[in-house]
Amino acid sequence: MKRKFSYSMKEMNYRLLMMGRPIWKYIGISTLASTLGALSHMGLMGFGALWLLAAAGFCDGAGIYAALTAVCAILIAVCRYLEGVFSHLGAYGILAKMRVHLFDAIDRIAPAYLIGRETGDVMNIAVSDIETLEYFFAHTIGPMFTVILLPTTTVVIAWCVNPLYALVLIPIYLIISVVLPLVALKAGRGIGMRYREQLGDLKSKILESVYSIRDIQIFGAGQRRMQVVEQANGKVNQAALGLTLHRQTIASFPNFFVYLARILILVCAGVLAARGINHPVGTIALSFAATASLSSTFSLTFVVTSLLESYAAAERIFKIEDTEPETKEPEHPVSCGEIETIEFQDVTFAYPGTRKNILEHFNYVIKKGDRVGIAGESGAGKSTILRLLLRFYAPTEGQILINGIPIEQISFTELHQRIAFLEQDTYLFDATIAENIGIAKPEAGMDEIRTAAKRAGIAEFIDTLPDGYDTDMGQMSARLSGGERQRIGIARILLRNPDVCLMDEPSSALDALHEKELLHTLETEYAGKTLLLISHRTSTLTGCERILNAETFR
Ligand SMILES: Nc1ncnc2c1ncn2[C@@H]1O[C@H](COP(=O)(O)OP(=O)(O)OP(=O)(O)O)[C@@H](O)[C@H]1O
Repeated sequence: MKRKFSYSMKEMNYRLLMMGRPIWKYIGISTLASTLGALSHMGLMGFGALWLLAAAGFCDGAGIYAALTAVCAILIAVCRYLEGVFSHLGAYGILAKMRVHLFDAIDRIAPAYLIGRETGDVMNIAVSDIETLEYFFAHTIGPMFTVILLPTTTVVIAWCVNPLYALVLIPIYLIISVVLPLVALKAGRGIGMRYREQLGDLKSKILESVYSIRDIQIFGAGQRRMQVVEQANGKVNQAALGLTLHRQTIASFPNFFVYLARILILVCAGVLAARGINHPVGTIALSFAATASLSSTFSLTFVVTSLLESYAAAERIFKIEDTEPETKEPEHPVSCGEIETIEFQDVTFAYPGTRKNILEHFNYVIKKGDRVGIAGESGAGKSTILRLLLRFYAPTEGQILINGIPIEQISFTELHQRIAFLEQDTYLFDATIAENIGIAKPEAGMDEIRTAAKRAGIAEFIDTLPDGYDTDMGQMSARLSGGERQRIGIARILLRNPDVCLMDEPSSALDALHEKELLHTLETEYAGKTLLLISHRTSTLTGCERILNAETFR
């Protein structure tokens, strides 16, 4: 089946080059060094041959040719060094920018984009695919120029020796430097893409296995998991084999033409000699120079195979960057002020790409201070209500009003300032406990953080740790109980002090005692505030004066 690509090669080249604008000067210097280095390589071979011929008495100027050969040798070393330094300086600089750019893009389209996607694959795009682009910026542009300059120079020299040589070399250069690379790129794009995709899949399977190692061990699923990883591994190997076969095929063709060129030069020399036209010196020098230029041009095939992976990586990155967010920041945001009312007005909603309505003409009003428990069967749409309120998605029909203002007119910043969200499990960053709580309010001082921790009932636990609030969560995170993590989440909310708090199964990881403590904290520390709480447990919903049953969603 013919593979469809989202971007043409022209579009990708243009876009990558435009992205590389800040490093054009580095690319320029490295390209200059690369071209000069390749020319010097040609010069070394050509002048070297002339030096030998002069030393053997076939021509004059042995001293000059020796000096030129030495200059070329020095230039090769200097140019290679400069090319390597500047191309990598530029490439690593632009990769760093691209990482930030991609994170911005993910931030813009998340969380809707991330719901239902394999985190491992997104991580792989953000880390590994971006690294693959290093090849495009560091090793592509220089060889492209070499491919234009070297054949032109060789053809000019050949023409000066005798036009017949030039006429023989031109088609060979066209085949090696234009036709073969283009055919190889076109034929290999699918192979490169398949390899990147399979590699991404394998990496995310490995990552997933590491994350879920506890469940794998508990359920004795190690063997099955190994099979899944092995299967993914097999697919990567198959894709890699395709890439290798493609690389070897396109590497052998130019080889053939390089030898053909050398033979044709000898044939031309023979034909010319038969007609009494002899250029022994020119012919030998040309033969050496042409071999050098052809081998530089020949390296283009390796550039092409590596480019296949770069294009595949770029396509995966561009797709993320070009994904339209489900909801957008309003152009002219309206401030809603403290949240007094939330109103679902005739709301109908189906997830993008699906036909099942999760909500159908749903009407509901929540007032300041209401404590609403959301109950109902699994999959009925309880979490969906919260996602709509957080504007992860927009209603398909109808609208959600906050203080009478359509929710899409309120900026994300204000919305997230006024509505907080606590999920089943609280994610802890690789930072200190203080920083983990302080994420809710970056300007908060230590006193505020301590107070929030105290109100959330986690202060005593923190005080038992040798490093207290400076304890690094990177090492500690897994050792914290579900209840302790949840309390850090609550401390974040209390620190932020939002008007409305949304909680999705906050007690699912807690035992009866800790659930009671959580409810007590909410009652005393979050009194008078609006609360929407999803739970399957009736005990968790006891403090809610209103119960919204998911059966009423449709
Ligand atoms: N991103 C999505 N794309 C498509 N369908 C989705 C998406 N997220 C959820 N769904 C589907 O929407 C329905 C409602 O999901 P939701 O998570 O709101 O249910 P829930 O009542 O909170 O379930 P639970 O109690 O099990 O958490 C389910 O059938 C679910 O499979």
